[in-house]
Amino acid sequence: MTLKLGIPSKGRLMDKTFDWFAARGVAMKQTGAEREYTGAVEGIEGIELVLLSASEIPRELAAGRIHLGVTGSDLVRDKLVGWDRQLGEIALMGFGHADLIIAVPKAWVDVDTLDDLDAAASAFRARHGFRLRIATKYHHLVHDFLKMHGVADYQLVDSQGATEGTVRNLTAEAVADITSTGETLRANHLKILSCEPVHKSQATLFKSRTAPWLEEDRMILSNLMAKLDLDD
Ligand SMILES: Nc1ncnc2c1ncn2[C@@H]1O[C@H](COP(=O)(O)OP(=O)(O)OP(=O)(O)O)[C@@H](O)[C@H]1O
Ligand SMILES: O=P(O)(O)OC[C@H]1O[C@H](OP(=O)(O)OP(=O)(O)O)[C@H](O)[C@@H]1O
Repeated sequence: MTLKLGIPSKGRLMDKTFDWFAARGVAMKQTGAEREYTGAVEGIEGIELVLLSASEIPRELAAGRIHLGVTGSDLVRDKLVGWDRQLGEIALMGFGHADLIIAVPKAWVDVDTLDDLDAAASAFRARHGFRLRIATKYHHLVHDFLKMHGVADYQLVDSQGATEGTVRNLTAEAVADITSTGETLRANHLKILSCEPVHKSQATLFKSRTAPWLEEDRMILSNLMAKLDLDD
């Protein structure tokens, strides 16, 4: 077994990844107990399944420790600066859709656009003596997006979960987070700024450009691509 394929070990992307491959004639199964992170691929020779956290797959691909990997396009773009030099996109998989957005309290009736946010941020700093706080785990994507749109007087504060709660808990004034149904934002009295999303994410099959692609690995990849009806 030589070609290593990293797939999410749990969470919302795992089952749909198994279904996506199965629908294309590549059956994957978790071997061992439910919490044992081992897996096998049937229907094609030479592939080793590596079950990993979705958020660690970008790093493993960039380090060349896995040849292929499935994860959210948001995680790759945020965790790898210059991601497309290190990874190639093989297929958008059509699930795991979510938008990375910026949201502010619904009660901020004068703040609807990025320009409004910029004005509110300057006013906030003048009034409070510190910069308006935006809670997020997507530091690179949000920083680049706000820079591109000329929003300056803010600071990012790290939130690795329950991000929408930071406003109520008074540890941030705004949030930048992933949303799909919008329920969590509504429940926390937040509204999305009316601008394009920072990123529209979906589960994606990536290829590492840095992994050791031996002749044998390339053969296995071509067999897999033929089976999946994809180009590499
Ligand atoms: N509410 C949502 N609806 C759809 N997709 C989402 C939602 N929240 C996050 N995602 C997507 O799911 C992916 C992350 O999956 P998940 O939340 O299962 O992993 P994780 O939190 O990184 O897992 P782990 O705890 O193993 O690191 C991201 O690409 C993200 O865009
Ligand atoms: O638009 P919605 O359908 O309401 O989904 C959005 C929520 O889903 C994700 O959180 P997750 O469930 O991964 O939990 P977390 O807060 O621990 O990250 C995301 O961070 C939002 O909080």
